[in-house]
Amino acid sequence: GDFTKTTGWMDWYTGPSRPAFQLPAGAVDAHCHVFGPGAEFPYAPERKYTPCDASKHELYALRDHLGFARNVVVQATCHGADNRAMVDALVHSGGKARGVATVRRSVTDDEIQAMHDAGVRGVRFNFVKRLVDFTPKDELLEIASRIARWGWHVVIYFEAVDLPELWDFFTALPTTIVVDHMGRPDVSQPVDGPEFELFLKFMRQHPNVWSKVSCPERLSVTGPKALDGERHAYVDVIPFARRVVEEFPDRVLWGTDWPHPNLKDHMPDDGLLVDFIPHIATTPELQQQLLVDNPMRLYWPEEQR
Ligand SMILES: O=C(O)/C=C(\C=C(/O)C(=O)O)C(=O)O
Repeated sequence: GDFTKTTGWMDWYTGPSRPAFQLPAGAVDAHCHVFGPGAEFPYAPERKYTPCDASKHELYALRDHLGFARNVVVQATCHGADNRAMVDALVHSGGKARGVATVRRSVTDDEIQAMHDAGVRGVRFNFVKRLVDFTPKDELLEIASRIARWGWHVVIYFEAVDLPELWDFFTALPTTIVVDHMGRPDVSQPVDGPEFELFLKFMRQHPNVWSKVSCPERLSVTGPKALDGERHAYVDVIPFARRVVEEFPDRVLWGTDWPHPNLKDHMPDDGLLVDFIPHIATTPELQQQLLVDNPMRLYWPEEQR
């Protein structure tokens, strides 16, 4: 719409296709966002981008259209530490959504408890410089120690080049850690090259570290290249995501990342993103772990069979 003219970002894809891949029963979209609506939930003054509105109603309609049963709604930087839009989405999900919040050291125990009661189960620490300003590590460690009392985990979003300098901080975190989008590897490098080897070492040496194998559209250099005639195959991302799924099958999650903020050159069809899953989780057992067992164990442990 005319929105893209104002900020240069693209609106999310209207009219996504229905996936050819049949999601397993109870599948969880473990990384998605709600944005505003800005009139009801204003965007944070300190934000580094202004997204188009993307409501809980549209998120849950997409969930049903794609065949997911549940969502994990992740606080995005455009809302800063104002978690109201995300919490509103949880309380209107009928128990089918959990959340990950952004908090500052000033957050009170009552505020954490209220978010827990709404379905929040983690906090997010963002280190991507184009998205956030620097937060002192002592503040983040203090937050991580506090939220551990509620059994929450820490979601981290960083770029692969920054992993060496963040290594000591990450390995000191006292909680389960979930890495967004495999730590954004440079997929033009060899999958067995030093950069990705460091990320795999991070997961190998620290069994509390999980990873989302999502966002091929953000990582791909080749773009949505056709693979056997399929669009959105992002062939250069497949070796990286497969490696993580096959080496750590019980510590991986997947998400659409709808509504896909900050994409400039193409907007993925969410139905085709779902069809990418069998390329990275190549057996029904791996798909069950990635899409159902792992997210249920982390976000709905009380419902574990
Ligand atoms: O949605 C994502 O996970 C990726 C991005 C944005 C955010 O996570 C955010 O603003 O919180 C990005 O790479 O721009």
